[in-house]
Amino acid sequence: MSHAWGYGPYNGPETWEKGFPVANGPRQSPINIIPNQALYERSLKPLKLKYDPSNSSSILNNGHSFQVDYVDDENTSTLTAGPISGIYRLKQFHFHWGASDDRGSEHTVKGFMFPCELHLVHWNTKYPSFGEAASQPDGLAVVGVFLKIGSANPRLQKVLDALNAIKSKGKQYIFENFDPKTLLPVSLDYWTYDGSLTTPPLLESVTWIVLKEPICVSPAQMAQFRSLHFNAEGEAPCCMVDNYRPPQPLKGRVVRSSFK
Ligand SMILES: NS(=O)(=O)c1c(F)c(F)c(S(=O)(=O)CCO)c(N[C@H](c2ccccc2)[C@@H](O)c2ccccc2)c1F
Ligand SMILES: [Zn+2]
Repeated sequence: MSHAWGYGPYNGPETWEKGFPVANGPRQSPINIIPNQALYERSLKPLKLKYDPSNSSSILNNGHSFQVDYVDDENTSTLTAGPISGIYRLKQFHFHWGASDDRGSEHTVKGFMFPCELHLVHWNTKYPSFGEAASQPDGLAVVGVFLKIGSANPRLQKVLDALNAIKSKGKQYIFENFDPKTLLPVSLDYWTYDGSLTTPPLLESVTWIVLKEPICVSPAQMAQFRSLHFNAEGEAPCCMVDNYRPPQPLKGRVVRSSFK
């Protein structure tokens, strides 16, 4: 069976279990975060994010989202401390968003859905490669940042201005000297839990680190996300929207918080 998974009525999240049985596994993502049920842990360290803008290489429409890829041959763009041990390297970041401002994020907070969510994907350098790490229970660490509707975000605009060049699936464009740190909120307070990729192959290899403080995005900027297409050039145009998986069962997992 071709793994042409997607977010439509015939290939969306409810169908993924056919090709990827782990979809019903014990540590699936995303989840609904209930702040007053999270366990504050004094031992959780502050996140240490050290990014080198010269590691950014390109921006790609992969038919599910768009991603900004980073050169990850050295420990120059890394995530350390926080809930993890060792050094994790930044591989790429991407977003999830809705067709309207009332939906789009993957994680929810007390059932509230944000219009967009940023994911920065890092892999554990104790493994020889990203691909190897992706299949290990402690292989990946993804930092999630919520976007809420507000004033236009000038730091986000540099990413959005590149979208005109990658409208269709498979289109890629040079995207250099971008510092993802500029997309982070002031506070790095976070919730953390053991989860999975939120797209096939849904591997249960992700330590999720979801920041409490959202960043801003304007309605006009949200429209720029929605100008992308799921389809390749020449195919019937299909706006890239609602590319999010809904929250999955907690199955006994505990969400910990780095803040009171
Ligand atoms: N929300 S999430 O963080 O789980 C997630 C996504 F939701 C997501 F849409 C992507 S994606 O690459 O944009 C399209 C699907 O591959 C990736 N991309 C993965 C990837 C990350 C880095 C480098 C290549 C690919 C994902 O495609 C992946 C991870 C591990 C093994 C195979 C594929 C991803 F990790
Ligand atoms: Zn994601």
